[in-house]
Amino acid sequence: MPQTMAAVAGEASERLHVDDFAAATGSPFAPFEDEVRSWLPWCRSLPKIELHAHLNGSVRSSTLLELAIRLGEKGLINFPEVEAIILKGDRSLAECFKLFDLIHLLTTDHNIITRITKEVIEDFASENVIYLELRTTPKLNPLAGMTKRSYVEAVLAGLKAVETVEVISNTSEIQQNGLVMTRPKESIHVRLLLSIDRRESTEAAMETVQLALDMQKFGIVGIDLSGNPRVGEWKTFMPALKLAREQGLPITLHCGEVPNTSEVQNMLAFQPERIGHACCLEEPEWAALLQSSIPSVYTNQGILQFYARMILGYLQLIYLENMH
Ligand SMILES: CNc1ncnc2c1ncn2[C@@H]1O[C@H](COP(=O)(O)O)[C@@H](O)[C@H]1O
Repeated sequence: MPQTMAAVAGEASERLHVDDFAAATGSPFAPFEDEVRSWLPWCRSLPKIELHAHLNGSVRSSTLLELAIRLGEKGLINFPEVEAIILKGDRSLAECFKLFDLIHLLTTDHNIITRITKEVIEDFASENVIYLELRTTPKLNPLAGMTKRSYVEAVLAGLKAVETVEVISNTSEIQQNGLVMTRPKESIHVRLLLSIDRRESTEAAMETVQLALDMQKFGIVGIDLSGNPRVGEWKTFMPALKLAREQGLPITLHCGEVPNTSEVQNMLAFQPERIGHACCLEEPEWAALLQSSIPSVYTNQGILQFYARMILGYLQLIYLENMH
């Protein structure tokens, strides 16, 4: 029996989803390249909702290469080695986290954070994403005079710097009108979440939640727990997540990205507003998830995210049309 794309996607659960399937040559998706390529114009034209984008995980390769060339010229990195890592198409989960560390070396100052934010939003808008939840981990970099707060301010400056579309990011709009989805043409709704990295201590996680609370008025709408799923323990982040919950900040958790039954159980019991990934859940945890009201965003199994985005995009379109 021929392998279906869904089966291939399942087998590829330890691999990062690639936006451009053409780039997946050599991956399990390669046999379907022509089929997928033929769908792309249609997929691009659909209005879409992106609920799971990481800022530094969405940087243009061309920007990364440009930044790497600069560091290479200063003798701070070996450019050919870094270039090969950036351009590699199909990555294991471990390789993804090595890449993130590398990206973080390249995106260290305020201007670069502002630039990548602007570019990421413009890129999503160019693919007709009309609602984007963008998350990022506030970072300290004393060498660049960067505090967690100034990092977030640089991200907010990126929202203002967007040129190709109108960015709608005022949270009061949601509070006043419920789920407001009216939008001028050529615009994108952007909501920002602050991420706690699983490498962080309880104190650092608390600091991120406090920052999110302080910056709610500037458009921060929630807290995300992400980072290498093989690092860190649930109990480390609990105090910060509880604080966020007590203060009414919505929470999304990366959950079950690798097998870890006790953590998945703890996360589901916490009843976050959303979970992401959920690709390594045992039957009882699946049953618990399905019985709960927690919406899930599947991202490790790229194909599921692909379908989910399309379906949501359709619903969104119908909703928009009915509003007018
Ligand atoms: C592959 N699946 C994933 N699982 C878990 N965490 C992920 C992730 N993809 C990205 N991140 C998290 O997002 C950071 C990069 O964006 P920011 O620096 O925050 O903007 C990564 O360092 C990691 O902590």
